[in-house]
Amino acid sequence: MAILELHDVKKNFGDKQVLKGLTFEVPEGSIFGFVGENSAGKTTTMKMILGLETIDSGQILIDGKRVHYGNSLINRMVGYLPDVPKYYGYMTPKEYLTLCGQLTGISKNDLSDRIEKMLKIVDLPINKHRIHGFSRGMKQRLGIAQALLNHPKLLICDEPTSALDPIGRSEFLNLLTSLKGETTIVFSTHILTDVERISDYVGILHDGVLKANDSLDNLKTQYAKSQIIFEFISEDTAEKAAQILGKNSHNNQKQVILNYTGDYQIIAETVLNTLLQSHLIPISMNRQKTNLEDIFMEVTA
Ligand SMILES: Nc1ncnc2c1ncn2[C@@H]1O[C@H](COP(=O)(O)OP(=O)(O)OP(=O)(O)O)[C@@H](O)[C@H]1O
Repeated sequence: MAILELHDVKKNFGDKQVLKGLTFEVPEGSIFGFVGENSAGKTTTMKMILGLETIDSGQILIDGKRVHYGNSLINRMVGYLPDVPKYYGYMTPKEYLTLCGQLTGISKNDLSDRIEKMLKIVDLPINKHRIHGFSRGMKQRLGIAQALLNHPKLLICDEPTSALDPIGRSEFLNLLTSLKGETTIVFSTHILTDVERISDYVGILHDGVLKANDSLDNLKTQYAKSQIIFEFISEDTAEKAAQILGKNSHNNQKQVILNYTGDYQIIAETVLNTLLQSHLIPISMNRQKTNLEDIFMEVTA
């Protein structure tokens, strides 16, 4: 079942049409990576999901309930982590989360247990250290604890790893992955390898619409490059193979790259038979892999 649905959502700022009819669904329990170039409209979309931005036309539903601008009832189902969360630095994490819990109406009895559980999940110690001494990674983890305090069905993270170094980023992505089962996650980013690493589904926003929206595996199959790379024992063998395969030149050194159209299985069998008949045995043969960056470039070209 979809926890989040957008139906033909449109948004203008003045004359500029930012979203031209955005439609997609996010299945419950999944991690959805939301990508698009600068100014594509990712933050605007997230703010509309959070009820912090008006929708010109179309509908957004969370758990089947329609989002309206400023509707705090729906907001309670959603946790939000901005790219650089702001804190009262003089507070300890426990004091800060207590304040957040009180503001959102969590009962005093439940709050203490919930805070301890959340700090454990995000791997922050319960001690007297104040937030102003925290690294960016620690602040981001505290942001997750805050966003999850109220048991949200949906967690929205806007470029959550952009300010983190590679180690902080890796730890943070592990944390997001570990939240599977706890909530559904929608996160935006420019770091496509992050999306590849943790997302179940990917949406690519371009020119005001979602140009691609599927599981990463399906996108890779759909946008797979039709290329096979053969490697031979010597340059000489590679040169001979290139000639037999009807290619005038081979790739530098010992590789031959074959572009093909049609079914991989049939092409691969034919080419291998041709090479075998000439006693040209490749030492490796690889179907060219497609990564999210290739897909992104093709979709947004
Ligand atoms: N309140 C606003 N008033 C006018 N224009 C706005 C407003 N908010 C956003 N925009 C414009 O809408 C477009 C989309 O902005 P948005 O911040 O949603 O993009 P984004 O995909 O999140 O970009 P980035 O990756 O750079 O953060 C941009 O051209 C931006 O200037």
